[in-house]
Amino acid sequence: MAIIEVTGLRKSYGGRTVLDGISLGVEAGEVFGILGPNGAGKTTTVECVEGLRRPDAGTVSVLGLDPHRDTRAVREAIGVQLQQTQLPDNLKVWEALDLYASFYSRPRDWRALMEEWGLAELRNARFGKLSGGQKQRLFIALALVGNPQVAFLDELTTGLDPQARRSTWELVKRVRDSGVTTVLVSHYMDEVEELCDRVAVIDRGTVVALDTPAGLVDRNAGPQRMRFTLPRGAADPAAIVAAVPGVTGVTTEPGRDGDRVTVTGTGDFATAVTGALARNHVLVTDLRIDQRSLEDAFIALTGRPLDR
Ligand SMILES: Nc1ncnc2c1ncn2[C@@H]1O[C@H](COP(=O)(O)OP(=O)(O)OP(=O)(O)O)[C@@H](O)[C@H]1O
Repeated sequence: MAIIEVTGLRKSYGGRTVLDGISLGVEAGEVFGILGPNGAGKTTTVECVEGLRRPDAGTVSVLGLDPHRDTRAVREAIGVQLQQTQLPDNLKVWEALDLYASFYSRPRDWRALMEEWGLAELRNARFGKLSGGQKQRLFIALALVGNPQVAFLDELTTGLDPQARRSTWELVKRVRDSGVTTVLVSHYMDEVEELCDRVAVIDRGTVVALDTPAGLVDRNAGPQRMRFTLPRGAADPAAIVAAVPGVTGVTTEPGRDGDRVTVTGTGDFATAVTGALARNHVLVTDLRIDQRSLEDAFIALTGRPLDR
């Protein structure tokens, strides 16, 4: 069931188009990623869904509600991660939870939430004294304190060190496992690959692809490749390799230590090629399978790397 439906969202600022017809749907229970470079329109999209910005055109439905008409009901049903600057440094952890719980009509017991998210020993710590990872833990707890059906997490791990990023990923998995649908805005490929069930790739205000991370790689990152070297004097196995199901191309060119063979294909062709070579007693060296990544898919979709 789609929990969020966005159709033809448009938004301009001062004549500059920022959202150019965004459409996407988020299914109940999934972690839905919104991936794109800085300025692509990710936050604007999410804030239109949250009811914080009004689109110039298009429709948004959250649990069947219109975030602008049914503002109160939508606010009750969603949890939004705050940005760093939105909490005063001298606020204590328990005070923040107590305050945010008071915004909702059916909040969760924030004391239980504090235990659950490992914040109990920090209850009297002031926000400004928390580490980056602890702040993110508090932000996630605050996003959940209203007992939402959907949580929005925007650039959750930006600025965290690698270890804190990984611990934060575990927290996102816990949110998902608790049954809360999660919309995760990110410009990190590895994060999206690790956490998201499906991803909308946004570039210059449009959705250029929407798929599972594996599907994005499969359909956009170009053919899979395996390469190996034949010992000098060995017969060319091109005919054997070309007959393997899934193989789409075989090229052979001379290399320093013998002929270099490159095989392209789809699915599990590499295992089948290895098996066919072994059955035909063809010995090869230097066998490599090129891993295609979400980065390759992103470049193919947008014409440039994510960090440019
Ligand atoms: N209130 C505003 N007034 C004018 N321009 C805006 C406003 N809000 C956003 N923009 C512009 O719209 C574009 C998209 O911004 P948005 O924050 O949605 O991008 P983003 O993909 O979330 O990027 P980032 O990762 O940098 O947050 C940017 O060029 C931004 O400068």
